[in-house]
Amino acid sequence: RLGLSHGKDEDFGKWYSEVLVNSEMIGYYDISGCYIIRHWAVVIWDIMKEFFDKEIVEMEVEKCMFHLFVTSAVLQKEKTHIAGFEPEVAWVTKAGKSNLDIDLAIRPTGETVIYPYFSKWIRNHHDLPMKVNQWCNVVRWEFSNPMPFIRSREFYWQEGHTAFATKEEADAEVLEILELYRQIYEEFLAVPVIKGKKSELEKFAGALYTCSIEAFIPNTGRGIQGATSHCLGQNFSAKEFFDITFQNEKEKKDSVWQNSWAYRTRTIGVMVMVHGDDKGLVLPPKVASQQVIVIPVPYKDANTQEIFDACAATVKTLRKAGIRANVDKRDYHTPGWKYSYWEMKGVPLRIEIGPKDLTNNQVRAVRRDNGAKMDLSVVSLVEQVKELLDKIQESLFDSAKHRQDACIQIALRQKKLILAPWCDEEVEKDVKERTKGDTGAAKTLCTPFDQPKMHEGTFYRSSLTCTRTLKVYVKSD
Ligand SMILES: O=C1CCCN[C@@H]1CCCn1cnc2cc(F)c(Cl)cc2c1=O
Ligand SMILES: [Mg+2]
Repeated sequence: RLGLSHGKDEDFGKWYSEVLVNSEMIGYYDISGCYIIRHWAVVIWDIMKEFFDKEIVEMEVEKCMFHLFVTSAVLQKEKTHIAGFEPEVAWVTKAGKSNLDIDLAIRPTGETVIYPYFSKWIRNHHDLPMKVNQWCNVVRWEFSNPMPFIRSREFYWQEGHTAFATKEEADAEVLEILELYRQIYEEFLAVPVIKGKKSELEKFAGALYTCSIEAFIPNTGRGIQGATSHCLGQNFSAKEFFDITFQNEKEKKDSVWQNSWAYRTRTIGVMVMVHGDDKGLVLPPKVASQQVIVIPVPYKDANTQEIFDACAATVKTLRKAGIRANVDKRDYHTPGWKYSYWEMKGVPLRIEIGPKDLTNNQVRAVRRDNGAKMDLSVVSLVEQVKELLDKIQESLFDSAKHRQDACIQIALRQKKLILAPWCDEEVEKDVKERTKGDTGAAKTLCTPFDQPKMHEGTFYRSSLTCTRTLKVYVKSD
């Protein structure tokens, strides 16, 4: 049976997992938090990887494949930075029936695996900058509720680790990589993102500062971290940590300045959540494994062979022009069934060819994003299809941007009375501090006696716990 049993706005969680299964992107496994990533999603990952890998190769980032395991001793080396992460570390303690003489952690991230070698390989400034990247899987045994792509116990990512002689070089690279992440989201996945710098509390503890791109999921009204680019400063290269030093030009010994940056398969989940609808997946053409699906629509026995030939010729022409096209000639499904099937798979453009189309030397095109139908002349088919695919890519981004902007409340200086969850004095002071100035500061007035019901699942995405009371802020101009 095709079709979803949950609407996107009716039960988002169930809708999401059903779309992933019905569009054949994910297979469920019998280990909680572990998923099978299937062809339809791997192709998306590969298209993004091809772009990103080419860009970092041009930045002279070298490739590497470090080992999966790390000893407890080495893991403990950065115990200050990984404080709080211990519960997530998965361990190998046995091989066959016998215990290992030392337990081995499965890498949750690459720092402790890679940096001992940075320390060995970097001797003087000729060895700098040293930049490596690996495409790999990592394991973090998270306990919060797992969700395919968004939060899984094993995930795939790229992790870049770089070392420079100066802070300036590191600072520059942090932003260069952040721009690539923006392109991944906005130009490939058609998902708008906000670039920014994390607060001291939200950043990675081991970083000097963390920059990130944040996406927005309209259905949950929550932000989600899309990718991170950290400047580690000299936190990891310091003597008491990994002791990564180099002899600079003045023969003085100095610690290197490091960055680390990553994006992961979570990107795919964000794209599904933002663009999907009640018919299933909606793929942005740039990352669609199939951009066009051609469906033969024979009518009774009217020139069926001619129709199949026309479909084959259409696919050939489109492929020759670099468009990823296919024909669904399965004779054990009706055209109507095929329409729903490929809509569920999220193919951006469907082309139908029936007897009438043959006579008029045209094809019927249907857009997946808005359902618009139009007849395209066979003569200039490639140009029209290319134009349509670009228009679909653009309108997916625009509609997501519009939804996101509509949810951003610039709450201050709008002569507004703001009812916000209460954090604590520190935040209260901070808000007052940051909004003081000519057009008046926002200050808390009171905790209203009649408390509005905090709707289910609302919680403050802040690092500070919030009490239930609300304070009313007022604009004072
Ligand atoms: O985000 C990135 C970019 C790519 C390389 N890594 C950094 C920081 C990763 C933070 N982080 C994140 N999660 C972790 C989980 C763990 F179990 C342990 Cl031991 C450590 C960490 C941890 O350091
Ligand atoms: Mg985590």
